[in-house]
Amino acid sequence: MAALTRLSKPACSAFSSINGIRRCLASAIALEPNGPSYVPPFALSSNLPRKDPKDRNVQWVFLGCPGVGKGTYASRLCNLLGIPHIATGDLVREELASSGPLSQQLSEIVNKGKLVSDEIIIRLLSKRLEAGEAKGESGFILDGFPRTIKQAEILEGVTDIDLVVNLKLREDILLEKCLGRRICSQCGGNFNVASINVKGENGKPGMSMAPLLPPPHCMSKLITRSDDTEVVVKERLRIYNEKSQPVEDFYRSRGKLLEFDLPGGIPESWPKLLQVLSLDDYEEKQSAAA
Ligand SMILES: Nc1ncnc2c1ncn2[C@@H]1O[C@H](COP(=O)(O)OP(=O)(O)O)[C@@H](O)[C@H]1O
Repeated sequence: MAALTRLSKPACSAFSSINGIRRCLASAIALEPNGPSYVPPFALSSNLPRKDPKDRNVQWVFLGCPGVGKGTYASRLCNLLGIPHIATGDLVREELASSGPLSQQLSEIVNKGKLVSDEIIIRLLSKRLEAGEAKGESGFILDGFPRTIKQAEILEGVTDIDLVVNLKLREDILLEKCLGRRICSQCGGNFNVASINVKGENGKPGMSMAPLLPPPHCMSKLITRSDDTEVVVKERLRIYNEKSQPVEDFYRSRGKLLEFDLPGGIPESWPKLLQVLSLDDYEEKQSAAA
């Protein structure tokens, strides 16, 4: 078994660039001799300076339970800020669809609602960062990573994450939202057919969310993710509470966590999120410049 090694920050003081992060992530994995060829061996002695956050694009993380809308809000923010949205769930699904060597192993894990090993997920992320670097990408929002304390420690060792946004919703709504998720098999668009209408309870307010319906030409091409069944979603929620909730505490104790209780669907939540991120002005300026 490949073992993960903890990187020390001074050893990786190079991590202002995507390339630096990618190389250090790669080197965080002690590879077996026959490990995947795309993870290069890397000398940790690189000495590029760490960039001040104001001189580079943002490096943010989105946390939250399955179904909370991490992908939706992270991808909207990435469009607004002109940075890549890197979702490890998408990387896993791409690998699954590729019928490559990992595909069978991944499908068994994902379809049971379990987490892929830290080694595999870091290899996939490292490969994605390498491809982004070749295209000149800088900054990112990571969605679905880190999901374990080990992943968080490795990421913290190789780069400065500026902000971690923790999206929150009631668990009964999360289940409904996951079961309502649909993807257009042709254009890849994400939709949701669930119409949420829950009453307030125990002092918590009720909540309504309109479905996010596809345009008519996507309607007949909708598919459901194989891991969005009730049994698997419940297992994913259980695993989130066990393995990923400690990641919230990890960032909370470092003063990086921004808690965001979604007040409703996209029309209510998006403006509020921009406001708490002090980006409401930014969106107006962007639209005016367009
Ligand atoms: N950081 C990660 N660590 C381990 N497994 C991951 C990670 N990111 C994604 N996965 C795997 O991919 C699946 C789908 O991820 P994602 O699309 O983020 O789902 P979710 O809707 O549960 O947030 C997860 O259930 C898990 O098996």
